[in-house]
Amino acid sequence: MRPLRPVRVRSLVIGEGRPALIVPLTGADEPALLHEAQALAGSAADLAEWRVDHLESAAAAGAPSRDGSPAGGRLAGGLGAIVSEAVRMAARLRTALGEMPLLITVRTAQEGGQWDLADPQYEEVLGALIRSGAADALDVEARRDPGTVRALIAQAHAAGIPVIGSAHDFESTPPREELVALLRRIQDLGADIPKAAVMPRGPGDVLALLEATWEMRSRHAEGPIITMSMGPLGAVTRVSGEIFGSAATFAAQQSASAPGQLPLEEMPALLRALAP
Ligand SMILES: O=C1C[C@@](O)(C(=O)O)C[C@@H](O)[C@@H]1O
Repeated sequence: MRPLRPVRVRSLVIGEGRPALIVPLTGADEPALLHEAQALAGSAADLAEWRVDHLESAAAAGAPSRDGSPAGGRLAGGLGAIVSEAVRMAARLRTALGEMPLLITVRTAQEGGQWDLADPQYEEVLGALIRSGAADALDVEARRDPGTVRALIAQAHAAGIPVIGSAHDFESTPPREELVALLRRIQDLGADIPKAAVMPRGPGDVLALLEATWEMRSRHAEGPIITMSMGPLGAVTRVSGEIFGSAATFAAQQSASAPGQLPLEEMPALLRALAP
């Protein structure tokens, strides 16, 4: 296989050997999040992903929800409170996780998450999280305005934080060539790890995702990539990364953050059994 430039996240190296096991933390408040973080100690997880948009204390402070008012509508005076709540919680999690690396993700409604943030608000929240020093890696939604995406990647890199550039389609799976073009575009924007999560409508869509993954991995990728086909039909793509070229996989500990994630405790045996 073509050698790629691996990505180091704290002491974890992504892009070599077994796909990294990423576990989302989706607690709605501090006790729930700290409980989830503590449960990761001694588990098979390699990386914790904090889904900031599940934080209800920040939502109560004014983050517009996906079924609430449009971005900006209820934010007057609220964004500062969201930011300080998110930064405070990030520091608590960083400490609770010990040596386990922390990926920070603010997933917005356009990409299947809980908050509805326009580009300037998104940039402000992520900028504060970068400056907090708590993130070992950062997720940036790659389909936002390219200026916003590039600015956030530059800020993260200046702080020594690698970026996962992500794109989601919860309705369907684009054709193989579109998926490859999407992953290449995310790479060209400067993300260290391009990521695509798409929904299959049949087995052919799962094959399209796997073919796109292998084409990207074998012909275009400069570093690791992450792909998955969601839902029960796509679960096979969450355990076959070492064969087709996806360098990490998301697994559920207490609750799944996307359809089709398999239980964390089953993943090591599955990955071992399928290792080429
Ligand atoms: O982008 C992703 C991938 C994901 O959507 C999945 O399908 O496993 C889960 C999310 O938590 C994460 O941010």
